[in-house]
Order: sequence, then structure tokens, then C-alpha cells
Amino acid sequence: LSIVTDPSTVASKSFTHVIVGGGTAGLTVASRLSEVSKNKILVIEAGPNERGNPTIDDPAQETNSVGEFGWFYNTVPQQVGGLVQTIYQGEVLGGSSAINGMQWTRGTKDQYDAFQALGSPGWNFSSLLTYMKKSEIYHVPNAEQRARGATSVPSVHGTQGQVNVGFPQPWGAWVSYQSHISSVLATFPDAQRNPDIGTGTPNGASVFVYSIKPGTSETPGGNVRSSSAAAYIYPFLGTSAKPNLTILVGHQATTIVWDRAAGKPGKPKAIGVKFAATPAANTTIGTVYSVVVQDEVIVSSGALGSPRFLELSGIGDKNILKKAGVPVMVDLPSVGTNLQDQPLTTSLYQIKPGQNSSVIETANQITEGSVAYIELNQILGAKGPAAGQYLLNSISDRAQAIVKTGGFTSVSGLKKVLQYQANSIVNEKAPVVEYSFAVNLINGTFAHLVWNLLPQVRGTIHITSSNPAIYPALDPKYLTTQFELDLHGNATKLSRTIFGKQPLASLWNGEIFPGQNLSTTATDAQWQKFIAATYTPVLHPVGTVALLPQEDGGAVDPNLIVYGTQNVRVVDSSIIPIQISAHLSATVYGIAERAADIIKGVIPPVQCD
Ligand SMILES: Cc1cc2nc3c(=O)[nH]c(=O)nc-3n(C[C@H](O)[C@H](O)[C@H](O)COP(=O)(O)OP(=O)(O)OC[C@H]3O[C@@H](n4cnc5c(N)ncnc54)[C@H](O)[C@@H]3O)c2cc1C
Repeated sequence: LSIVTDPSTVASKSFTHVIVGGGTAGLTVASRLSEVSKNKILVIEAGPNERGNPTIDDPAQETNSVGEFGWFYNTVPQQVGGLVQTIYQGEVLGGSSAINGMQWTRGTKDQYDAFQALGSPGWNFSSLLTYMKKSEIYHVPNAEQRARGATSVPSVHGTQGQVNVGFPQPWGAWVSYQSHISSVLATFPDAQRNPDIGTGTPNGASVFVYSIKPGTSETPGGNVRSSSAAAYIYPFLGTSAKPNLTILVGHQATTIVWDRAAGKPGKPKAIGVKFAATPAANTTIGTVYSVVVQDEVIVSSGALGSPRFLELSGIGDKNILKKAGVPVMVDLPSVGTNLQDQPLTTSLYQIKPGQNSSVIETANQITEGSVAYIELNQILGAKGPAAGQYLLNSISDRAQAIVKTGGFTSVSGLKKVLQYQANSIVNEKAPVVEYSFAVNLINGTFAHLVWNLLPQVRGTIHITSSNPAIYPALDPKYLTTQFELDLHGNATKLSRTIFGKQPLASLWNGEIFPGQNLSTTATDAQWQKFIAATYTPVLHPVGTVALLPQEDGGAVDPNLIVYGTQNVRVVDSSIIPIQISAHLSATVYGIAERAADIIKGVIPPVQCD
């Protein structure tokens, strides 16, 4: 296993598999494919290798890592609020798993079953749970952690995998986290304390478990982030393991090299990948190198990076490609559509001074510590059933409106998706709002991060130039339906109710935000105006190269092969067809583990032709 920075070490050489992006999914796939000795794998990663950098390893430094190692994807000015928003994504070995909040959660069973129900055999909760477990080294909470509120259902976790998952040790501020959970349950009387948010039923309130290696007597410094690099790559560095795996860092793959004539007629074959030193944003690229691909290209550049790379390589809507000056290889208009990120509003409260480390801690702190996953009727109360009926009854109108804006390519396909999603929300009680509670995210405060989990709109990301250094045009269309504004307005208002309930109420002594912006008698319209002016992205984009049948608006088949190509696969968060009620990394690892077994032939391919 080698990690190299000099392009000449790999240029013009031949590899069985070239993986574009050494992030969460890319390194998982790379590590697993390298278990087959006849494979010769190259990963091309745009960001640097930051092994041992405390900004990444120390969970307390999470917010710094985002600023230092992030792609900054700016949106077009958003229709709601008028602002340009920035969606950060990891640009470093390990990708977003190296800069994320480390919260380790899973969606509802029904949301994973959607993959199969919407036309992709083999992708369901049961099969994904097997692979989510395969990725984990789960540390069952010890007596001290249990005393501080940690609970778990060990049967839904794996212990033989690669990613360390556990509760912090040391672990401060647990009184605050438990108080938050109690106040959530006092606000929503039919919500439950959830013993483990990874069972397929995340509903209710719980403390977070994290992708960290908890501190032990051997690591007295405390908790260490377990990124995909730390989990799947670094343990093998400096050993004789995985001699067939090379990782080139600091280089951006620019395009696929194609052979139209090779192999199956009408389906171009990828025979190489071009790359260059990662350029500064919106400049130009320098010397371009290439490598030869024998078997396949695996695109794992993330939900914003993968559609961008595919379009630069000539896979996408022919009109968009022509306008950007990119020769069309495969006219596949679904690439870069179906984007779903979530909008977030933060409330802030001043912690009463003089508290000890069970309430507020400054060292070893992972700030977000407890979470609530709340259902539609719990947020909307008496207005819930009508809102549910609206979702179920407006499917055709909504599908047509979204397709008109370019957010999806097939009205009939989107109707199936929206039908599934509405049923999931109304009848299967999928959580629609997350409350994530943080201590000291901003010094001396409690922060409540409130977000809509399941967008009803679909956004877009498309290139505007053939220059790989130019960022694409990005439009997530946050909150552009009245349903979502109502939901988010109510959810944010209820954040204040939660903080007003005991025991949390006695731990703070001033509401900083919304504070004076909104009186206790503020109307729904005033709340909505407030969130429109203050929301920010959650940074959980999915769906831009969706796992769906092609005629229904999909871009990859059940083997994750891009439609119309012979040997280009996408493995990462972009294939998730519908947003889930969860943070994404645990799911992305499961997808990548399963994809690796498909590529290895352990799972027989689904016949698609
Ligand atoms: C700040 C932040 C906080 C988050 N918090 C949480 C959390 O607490 N819990 C959770 O579960 N999820 C969280 N997420 C989401 C989760 O981490 C991501 O959804 C997930 O890691 C995405 O995995 P991926 O493999 O799709 O993409 P990534 O992990 O982003 O990997 C893509 C990789 O491809 C590289 N790349 C892109 N284009 C190219 C190119 N052309 N050539 C070469 N390399 C390229 C990138 O540099 C990157 O390394 C967070 C995300 C962010 C950004």
C-alpha cells in the first residue's frame, strides 16, 4: 500500500480499477478490492493526506477541519431567503468522513427498502444492514458510559469491521444531554427514549454514538476520529499488506478517457482517466496526466463531485454538456438532478454560569451529544393529518412541478418516488425533523440544530464549463414548498418549547437566538420569515446519480453501473435515491461495502440488459 504525491509514479501505468475520490465510499471500496490479489487499484484523491493531523483526529476540532479541508460548493442565490449558501464537502484523504460531525445514525427500515421497492433488486434494509455491520467495530458502552446515559442494541452492530464506533471516553456534559432528552420527551408526550438509533427505527430521543475510537488507557489523550482513511487505509500503511493499492493524493481526476468502439456496440467503454494537480477553485488546470483502466472506473467523488466528474466526462444531459463545451458520450439527463440536501436553523441559549463538567465541558468535547427524530403529527399537532393528506393527494401536481424546474427527468418515475416518500412519512412514521443538541458549539452556549429531514423538492447541480477547476451551478432549492416552510417554522418554534421544559429550562439563563427577533406571541408567518432569513445547509446532499430504473429518472442500475456505459460505476452518497431520516456516513459505508462485494463477484450481478 502506498500513498504518493508525485504524479509520475502512476502516470501512463495500467490499473484494473481506478477509483475517483478517496473519501468515505472510495477508500472503503479500494480497501476491499485490494483483498483480491489480481486486482491493481489506483485511487485518485483531490485533497491531501493528513494522517496524524490533530485538526482531523481530535473530535473537538471538528469545526476547524471543515474550514481547512473542505470543497466550498456555493449555491445560486436561493429562492427562499435570497442568500448564496455554501455546501462544504471533505477535500482530504477520507473525504467528508474526515471532517464530519461523526454522529453515527441510520434511517428507517422502510427508507432502505425503498431502494428495492422502486426498482433496484438486492438493495433493502436487510442487505444493507449486513454491510453496515460489516463496516463497524462497535464498542458496547461500558458501565461508566451507561451511567451517563449510553444505551445500545448490540445485535444491530458489527464488531469485526474497520470503522470504530462508540460513546466518548472521557465524556463530558452528559447531564445536559440527558436533560435535553427529558425535555424533548416532555414536549412530545408520545415520543419515546430510543435505546439505539441504528435499528431501523430512529424515532424518539437518544444520545449520539459516534464514529470515534473511544479513549482507553492506551490512548489517554481521549477519543480519536475514525475516518475512512483511519479505518480502511492507515492500519495497513507501513505493512506488507495491500501491495496492489496505490493512492495518489493532491490530484483531481478531470475526465474519463473513452473508447466508443471497444466491447458492446453503442456503449462506450472507459479505458483511462485523466488527472492534474488539484487546481485552486475557478482557475485553470496545469499539466494533465493519464492512467490506463483495464476493468472499470469507480466514481466516488461524493454527491456533488460525482455528477460534476460524470458531466465533465461527457455523461449527462446533452444540452447541458454542449453548452459547457463537453463532447457528449452518453446522453443521460438524470445526472445532476434529484439533489436533496436539508435546511437547518439554529437556536442558541446562554448556559448558566458556574456549571461543572457534567453540564459544560471544554476539553475532549464532541459538541453535538443528543438527538431527537420527530414525526409529522408530533411537529404539526392538529394540523398534521391535513398536511399528511396534502402529501398523499398532491403527488401528480408536485411531480410535474419538479420536473418542470429540471429537478427530475421523469414525471411517472417521480410520482412513484413521491408516493413512496409520502407513505413513508404518513403511514410508516418516518421522522421528518431532527433536533440535534450541542454544548459549547459556540462557547458557553447550548445550540439546537433543527432541520427538515425529508425534502419535498429536488434540486440540481450541473457544470457550466469544460474547465474542471470551475465549480458547477448548484441549486438545492431549499424550502421552496409551503409544506416545508410550515414544517420548518413549526419545528423551530417547538425548539423554544423544548428549552422551556424542565429539566433543560434550569440550565440556561438567556435565549440568544431567535431571542428578541421573535416574541413569544410571534405568528407562524413571522417564524417562517425568520427561518427564511437565517437557515443554512445541513451538508447532507444525496441523489444526484440516483439508483433507480433509467425510465424512472435513475442514473445507475442495481449493479451501480452508469446507464449507457459498460464499465463506469458510481459508489457513494450520490446513488441514494431518496433522502433518509439520518446522518449519512453509516449508510454510505454500508453501500460501499456492498458495492465492493458486487464488484468482486461475491454478490452475483443483477442482469440488466
Ligand atoms: C461538515 C460535514 C459534517 C457532517 N456530519 C455528519 C455526521 O455527523 N454524521 C454523518 O453520518 N454524516 C455526516 N456528514 C455527511 C457524511 O459525512 C457524508 O455524506 C459522507 O461522508 C459522504 O461520503 P461520500 O463517499 O459520498 O463522499 P466524500 O466522503 O465526500 O468523498 C468524496 C471524495 O472525493 C474527492 N473528490 C471529489 N472530486 C474528485 C475528483 N474529480 N478527483 C479526485 N478526487 C475527488 C473528495 O475530495 C473527497 O475526498 C457530514 C458532512 C459534512 C460535509
